[in-house]
Amino acid sequence: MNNSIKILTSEIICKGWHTLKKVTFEYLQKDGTWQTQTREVYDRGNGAVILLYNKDKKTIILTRQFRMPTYVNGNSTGMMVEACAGLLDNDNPEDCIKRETEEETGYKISDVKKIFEAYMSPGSVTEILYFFIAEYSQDMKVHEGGGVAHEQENIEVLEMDFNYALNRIETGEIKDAKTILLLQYISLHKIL
Ligand SMILES: Nc1nc2c(ncn2[C@@H]2O[C@H](COP(=O)(O)OP(=O)(O)O[C@H]3O[C@H](CO)[C@@H](O)[C@H](O)[C@@H]3O)[C@@H](O)[C@H]2O)c(=O)[nH]1
Ligand SMILES: [Mg+2]
Repeated sequence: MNNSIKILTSEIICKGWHTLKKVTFEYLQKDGTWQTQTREVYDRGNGAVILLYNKDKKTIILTRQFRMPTYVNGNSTGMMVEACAGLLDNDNPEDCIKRETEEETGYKISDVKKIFEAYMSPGSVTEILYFFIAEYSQDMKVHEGGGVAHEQENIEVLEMDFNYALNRIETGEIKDAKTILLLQYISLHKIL
């Protein structure tokens, strides 16, 4: 609750796959006067993301998939290397990330560790993202992964040397914020 904010109206301006709203509100300024402002707010739900790592091999599991919003903004192939992630739908973050891990990577995991949560684009997108890490091993592989066919996900699963992946941030080949945060967390905490 913020007593300096009074929401006046919240109007849906586009209801497509997700919802774009226009929120009009009053904002109490330092001089005591109220100023009316309007902000567009894109609500696509919340999400969860995970970095799978293997201590013996010093490897991690990433995915590669086409992301249209990047294609229309300078990513010439539209392909993105990302940690496995998904939208919560009606699940809690932990159940969501276990389900997404199995769907997208083919690994069935039971122990995950939540490390933090973050708003990914707070000026325009409501989404909060829950971050997890988990160890993986070959015996947890139950299928090839790739995502759900009817959702047209076409996800490629990559097993990558951790130091190689860290270096891909510097070269610009890994450009996804959630993935960069996770790789840096593993490095900072000397997990691999
Ligand atoms: N038809 C259609 N499908 C869509 C649309 N927008 C998204 N989808 C599809 O809906 C599915 C959602 O898959 P998830 O695995 O649940 O989500 P995600 O897209 O991987 O989300 C993750 O990455 C996002 C981008 O970094 C994150 O924003 C999100 O929190 C999460 O981490 C994907 O197949 C995606 O292509 C749309 O406008 N139309
Ligand atoms: Mg996904």
